Amino acid sequence: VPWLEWLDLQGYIKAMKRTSKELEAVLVTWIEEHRQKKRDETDNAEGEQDFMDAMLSSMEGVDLAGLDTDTAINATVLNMVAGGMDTSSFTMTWTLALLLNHRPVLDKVRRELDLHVGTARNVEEKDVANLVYLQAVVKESMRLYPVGPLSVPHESTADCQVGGYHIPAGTRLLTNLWKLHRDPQVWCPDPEEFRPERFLAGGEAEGVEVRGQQFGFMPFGSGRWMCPAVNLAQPLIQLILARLFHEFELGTPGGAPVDMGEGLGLALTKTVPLEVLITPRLSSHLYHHQ
Ligand code: HEM
Repeated sequence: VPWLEWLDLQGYIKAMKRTSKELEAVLVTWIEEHRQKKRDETDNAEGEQDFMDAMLSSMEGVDLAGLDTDTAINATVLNMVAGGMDTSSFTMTWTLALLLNHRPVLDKVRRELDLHVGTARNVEEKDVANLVYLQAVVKESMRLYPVGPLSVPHESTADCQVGGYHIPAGTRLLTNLWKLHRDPQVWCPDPEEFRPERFLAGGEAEGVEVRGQQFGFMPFGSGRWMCPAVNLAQPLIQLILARLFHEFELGTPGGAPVDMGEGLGLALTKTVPLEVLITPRLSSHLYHHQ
């Protein structure tokens, strides 16, 4: 009941304000810690630089037309954390869940890892380019479980026709990525099936990339407003998963299949949390990462 909104009967507005205050407190602490570190480092050698350090340096002396610099830095950092955390972790969770339910695919991922990396060292960033099967697995997982199933709202800038409908300029549009990714006209013959091979040479989706060039597959959106972090997220997720599959045997409690129920919301969550049993599969000295 919109005109009763101000009463906040369900307490949502109050909860949002509380969360916002808590977040701000964390961000203010971060920025202070980084400033302090910078002051300490002036005499010593420069330590490792992170995103906030880069923001602080690039904002130095910049005039933001009256906007407070700290507010701008905090908002940008918050945007990165909010945009990057659930998206990446949910994608990895869905991929892991899929592989636990598709053991032959997991075995094939392992064989590729053992072939290109062996078992005497850890996977490194440079290895990922050789892991074409794993790359296909991650794509196939993002096809079936795009973490932003409805992308984010966009507004049409001009009148247009979509699927026979007239869309006037200024219409708010949601693109149903989840449905596009399972469209039987595009993903023929088995749109619902988890089959990474379709992205490999000779498969029907050979050469289909995540950059939104083919409108049947756009887990990161498409066009100039697509996810700005696609170049970071894709290789990072591949590397983390490669390490996980390479270094650990994976199982589920009692060997039960993973429940693949999907929650409703802006981000595609699992309705039942994923429980995984892990045991090391390499020799013990390979687990002392820096
Ligand atoms: C699997 C990982 C990820 C997926 C699937 C994903 C997907 C998306 C999608 C679908 C959008 C909306 C694009 C549109 O407007 O059409 C988006 C926007 C965005 N993403 Fe990602 N993302 C991922 C990881 C990340 C990471 C790691 C970061 C940051 C480090 C990030 C930062 C952002 C930001 C800031 C926006 C909003 C851009 C704007 O101002 O319009 N994303 N992402």
